[in-house]
Amino acid sequence: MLRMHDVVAGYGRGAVLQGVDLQVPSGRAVALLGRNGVGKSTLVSTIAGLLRPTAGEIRLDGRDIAGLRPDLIARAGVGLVPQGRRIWPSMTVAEHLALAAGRGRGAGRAWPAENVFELFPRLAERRRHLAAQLSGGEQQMLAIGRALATGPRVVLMDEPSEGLAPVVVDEVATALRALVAAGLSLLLVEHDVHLALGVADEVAVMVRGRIVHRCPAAAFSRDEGLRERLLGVA
Ligand SMILES: Nc1ncnc2c1ncn2[C@@H]1O[C@H](COP(=O)(O)OP(=O)(O)OP(=O)(O)O)[C@@H](O)[C@H]1O
Repeated sequence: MLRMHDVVAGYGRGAVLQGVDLQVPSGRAVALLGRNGVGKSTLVSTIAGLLRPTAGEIRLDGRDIAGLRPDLIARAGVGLVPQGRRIWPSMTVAEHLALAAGRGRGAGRAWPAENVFELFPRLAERRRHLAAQLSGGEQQMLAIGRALATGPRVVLMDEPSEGLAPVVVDEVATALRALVAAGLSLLLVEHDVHLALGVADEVAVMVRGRIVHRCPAAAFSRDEGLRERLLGVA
């Protein structure tokens, strides 16, 4: 279980996260939704250790990870699929996975390259290709595979559908559902509400740096008025 309590964080003056309470139960997927600029990516960066919280607690299975170095947070079992993928263009697919695995295993299940290739057969065909030669969808699959290779218990994904064709979004969604079914926990930041609701068990909605609403994904799917009020999309 990933549990945040009263977390405050930001950039220099002025906090973006204004006291965030959020839980991602083990083996569940939580979609973090909200309009542009409310602080979703800031929250992901704070959990992953790229930003230091100025107050509050972040615990993974009871262990306080708030403010640790990013590599130690990864080793504690937090995988990150960052916004924009951040893959390394001049490294091959296989090299990405080997490097991530070699950085020290996280506390979760191991994901050898062969398992990543089972999840994403298109990556298997391209294992010797440079990342720069991959399509956007393949790069996203690689970013997910790289996070898995670190052996996470929980994976944070920031906008995995960004810039992808609908058919590729469906492929990614299928893979994410398989990961959750295999016991992984997922925090999914996503503008594509259809994708988010198709993957997540629960929804958390952020408004101006706070979680203002939590509910089962199915309830959020049914409630058009709520989606319109909180996200501006029906
Ligand atoms: N590196 C940064 N330095 C200073 N301010 C930042 C930085 N990154 C984000 N911000 C500000 O923090 C606030 C929250 O941004 P954040 O990217 O977390 O929102 P978001 O909900 O992820 O938005 P989006 O959905 O557009 O990605 C915004 O006002 C943004 O301008």
